[in-house]
Amino acid sequence: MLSTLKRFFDFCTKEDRKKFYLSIFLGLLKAMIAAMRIPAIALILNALITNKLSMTVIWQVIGILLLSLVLNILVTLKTTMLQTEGGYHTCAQKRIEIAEHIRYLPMGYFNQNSLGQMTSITTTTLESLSDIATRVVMVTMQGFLTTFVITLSVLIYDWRIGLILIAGLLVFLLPNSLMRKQAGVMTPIKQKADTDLIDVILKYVQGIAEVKSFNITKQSAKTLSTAIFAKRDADIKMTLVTVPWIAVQNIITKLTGVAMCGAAIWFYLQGSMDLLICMMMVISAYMVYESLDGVSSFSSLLRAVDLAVELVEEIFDLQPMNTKGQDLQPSSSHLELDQVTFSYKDRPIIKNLSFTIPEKTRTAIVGPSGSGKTTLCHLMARFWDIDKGHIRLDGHELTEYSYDSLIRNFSFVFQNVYLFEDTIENNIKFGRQEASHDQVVAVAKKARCHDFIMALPQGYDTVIGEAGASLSGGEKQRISIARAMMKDAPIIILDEATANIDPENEAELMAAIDELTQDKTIIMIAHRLKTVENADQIIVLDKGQIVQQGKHVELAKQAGIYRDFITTKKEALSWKLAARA
Ligand SMILES: Nc1ncnc2c1ncn2[C@@H]1O[C@H](COP(=O)(O)OP(=O)(O)OP(=O)(O)O)[C@@H](O)[C@H]1O
Repeated sequence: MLSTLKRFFDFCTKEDRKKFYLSIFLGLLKAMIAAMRIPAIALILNALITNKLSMTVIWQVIGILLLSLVLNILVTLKTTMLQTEGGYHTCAQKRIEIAEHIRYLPMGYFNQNSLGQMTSITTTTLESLSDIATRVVMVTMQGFLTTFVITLSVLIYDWRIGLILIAGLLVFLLPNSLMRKQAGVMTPIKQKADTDLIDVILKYVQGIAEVKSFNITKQSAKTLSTAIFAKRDADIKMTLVTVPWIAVQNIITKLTGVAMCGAAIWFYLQGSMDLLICMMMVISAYMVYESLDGVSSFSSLLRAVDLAVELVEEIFDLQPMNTKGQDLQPSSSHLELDQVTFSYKDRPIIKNLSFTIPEKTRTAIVGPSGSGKTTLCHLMARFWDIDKGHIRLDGHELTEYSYDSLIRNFSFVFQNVYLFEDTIENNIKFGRQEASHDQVVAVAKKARCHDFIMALPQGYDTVIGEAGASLSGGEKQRISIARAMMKDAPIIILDEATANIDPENEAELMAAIDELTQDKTIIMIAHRLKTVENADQIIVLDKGQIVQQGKHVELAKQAGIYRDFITTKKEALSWKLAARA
């Protein structure tokens, strides 16, 4: 138990730890205040028995009980406030730290499983830590503190009853550790069930369009209901595992109380104990099991606190990419790849690849699906660290840059645009937080967004529906172009849209891209014939290697992947034209 408490306090921020320590101190005070009731009750009982009940005694007792009540209320209020503030503040802080920490993790962490896990930890786990854990830790601590104070006073008044109480406490702790062990086995199963359920729900909601269109509702519902029932079973088992032990502990506390009362009465009858002390022992016996009952029902949850802290710490243990670089300001956006090799786990994707991208030129990357085009673009902005070789920006290795100073140089326009559930203005300003409204409007005009934004009910203040659902694909793309323009980075990495967009949208999109890419270094995964024809260099990838490299005119003459690519594009273009005619 002590290790759990220590772990929890180490986990809290320094400022909150102070709050918890203060609340423990106040807990000790509260236990002493509670113990004030023992002499007060004994005083009045003694007066009754000895027939010496007077108004003075009554007022003395009322005074002690009132003082104990008022102090108890005040101390409880203060401790509750300290614990609540400490709990919620720690969790808010941890959420911010997690958000910051994951920025520096390699992209490999962000697969589907990590989404469920991350959501579960930042929501449910931290929520339970801020709320339940704080209470569990504090109630358990309070229970033990009160028991400690009572045991100490019992020992002072009569060591024999004190020893009975200590023996009872030792027996009480035995099932406590067994219960925590069994709960400890169930806790990871319950945590996994929580994470799985969140994961399945996220996938279900994210993929609802596919679920509907492929009519696989029942199949998805089956996965969902399996996760729901697994969580139900884990919750029930978790509770059932602790119930018998809590009952055993309740019996032990009650038996200890009975033994204390029996022994006190026996000593009194034998003449080795005063009636007053005997009555105080009886009252103490009652107070001990009152305070221990709280401990037994809450201490089974201590393992959950332990595991919750462990889960959050696991995120912080994830090794960020080497971020020891310096804040460098490159004077040119010249990129150089030198014998770059990269694998996803053990699967080689990019093999010994070298080429340069001079500043303010257009490089088109083409190649069959799965040849490594996206991976290559990600490597250039250090989304992943390479296994071998060098990537240099303005002559410096990417690893020489601090992550922030490196990423300042890149803007991305991906095919799958992610817009935040926020106003259109804020989505565009995501590229430069301090931009003014006029600057937002200016880039929106250049990115051909202004007209459709103004047609929306709240214009720039329109909140985009979840995952940008209220905008068309072309509109979302153009917002992402405006966002990239706002950032105004010297290197643009662009994954050209392959989707069949209508001619009007296509023209708007191309105009927006032309505005974005003026005077920049462009690296694009090209799908359109016109784009590759205009590129300064074309890199043709196949199975992670460069198989052709050069300008359109040279490559078009050679047999190979590039010529096949342009033939396919020309055919597609002629079908499109025929369809329009
Ligand atoms: N995060 C990842 N983890 C493991 N393997 C991955 C990951 N991302 C991509 N891959 C694999 O790496 C290979 C190259 O993928 P990549 O997306 O770079 O190819 P691409 O040429 O851009 O494909 P496409 O044209 O279809 O988008 C593929 O086989 C893909 O399955």
